[in-house]
Amino acid sequence: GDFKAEPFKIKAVEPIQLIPRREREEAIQKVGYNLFSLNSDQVYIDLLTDSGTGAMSDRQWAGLMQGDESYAGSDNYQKLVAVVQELFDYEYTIPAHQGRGAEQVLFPLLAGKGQYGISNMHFDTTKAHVELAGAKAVDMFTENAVETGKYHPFKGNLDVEKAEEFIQEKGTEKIAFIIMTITCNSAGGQPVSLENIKNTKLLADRYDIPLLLDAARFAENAYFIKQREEGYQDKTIKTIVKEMFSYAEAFTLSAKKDAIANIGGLIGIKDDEKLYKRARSRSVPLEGFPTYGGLAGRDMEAIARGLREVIQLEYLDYRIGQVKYLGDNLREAGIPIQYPVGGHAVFVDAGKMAPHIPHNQFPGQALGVELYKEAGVRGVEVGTLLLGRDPDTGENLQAPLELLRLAIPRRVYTDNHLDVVTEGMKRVRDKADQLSGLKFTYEPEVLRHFTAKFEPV
Ligand SMILES: Cc1ncc(COP(=O)(O)O)c(/C=N/[C@@H](Cc2ccccc2)C(=O)O)c1O
Repeated sequence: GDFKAEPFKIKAVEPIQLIPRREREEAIQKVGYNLFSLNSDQVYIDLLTDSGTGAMSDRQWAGLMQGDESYAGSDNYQKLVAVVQELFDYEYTIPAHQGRGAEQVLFPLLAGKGQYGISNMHFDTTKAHVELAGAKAVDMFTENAVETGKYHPFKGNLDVEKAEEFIQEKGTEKIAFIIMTITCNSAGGQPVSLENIKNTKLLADRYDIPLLLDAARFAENAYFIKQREEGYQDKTIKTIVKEMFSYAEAFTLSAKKDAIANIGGLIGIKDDEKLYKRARSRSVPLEGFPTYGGLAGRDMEAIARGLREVIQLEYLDYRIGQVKYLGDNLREAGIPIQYPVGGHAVFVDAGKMAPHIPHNQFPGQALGVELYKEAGVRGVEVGTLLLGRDPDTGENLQAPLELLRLAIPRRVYTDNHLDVVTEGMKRVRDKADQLSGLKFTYEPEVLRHFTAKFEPV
């Protein structure tokens, strides 16, 4: 339409507050400079994650009252199966408690010791589950992903040539699967084009390798295809989504993102009944039972309804328009970001903003701590800290980009809140060259960024 206002009006609100600067400085120091360790009431504007933090609609809330808590065969489960069939044209659905729940059930059925998982970019928890299955996660992003200041419509693409060389080098029996992360979180929530998905499918078929989707932000990916890919401008989001999923044979999906639910995950299997039965039986010890997957019936209802809401064009126009609003304002202020912005967050190029901080002193984390001190805004590092260590050598892996992610929860904040973020980032920029890096005082063994402790270098 010709107006830009939110496609909703607000019915319930939750008070937020900005605690005094002194208290913010004490709080972050007390928790060892790990933003995850702050209490929510110490945070003014929380951009830690878009995962599970969205606002549900009144229809989703109404659905909670129709939770069928039958242990087996819940009506909400049937609704979930029906939505997956309708939107993705996948026969089988197994719910899980969240994305990681889906990964822990599916991946060990496809990947094993000494094998490789290939992806455009595995996000942290997906990489962890490929490794827990005994395999090695290998990222095959394109050069466009690392040139943050340079425009490219599909920075999330997989480098098909690079992947083919790798497959030939290792031999196809060593490749467990190719998993396409849509959108590509670690590259900056960047989309993958349908052409790239098709070419990846051709590669997978040539070597008889399963192609999976990590579909956490599938609707945002579809939106960018509609906006930017030749021949898709006049297609509906629903049509684009169906085509995207048609090239894969299974997906894992965190419902905490593009199902706009507070918890939940899904395994979708297109038509491989044998794989479905194996995953279904594995879900019993790991996720409880195949018709509830670690969730209450009411949660499955919220997910079923959210999946329908997220593909509405008015919603996506607003949602991605808001991310672009923040990105444009930061760029105008001369703050380097991954450009163009992704679908769920603005990723500040911390490596560019604080070039004096080496990658292993975590510039993204240093900027994130400063932004919290300046404005009570909580972001998250997506760089060397998040990437972790090489499972074989134990060496710190250097990330291709050192980013500070400012993730925008769905339907939660207004542009006024984002203006505070821009102002806070300007103050951080003005003192960026005085910032020091951080070093561990405590480093956990796996997914270290969630619970690590630091001190300034
Ligand atoms: C592409 C993709 N695939 C799978 C999952 C796992 O899904 P789940 O197990 O979390 O449901 C995720 C989770 N992404 C969260 C994780 C996170 C990171 C930092 C702070 C808080 C949370 C995020 O990006 O924010 C994902 O992005």
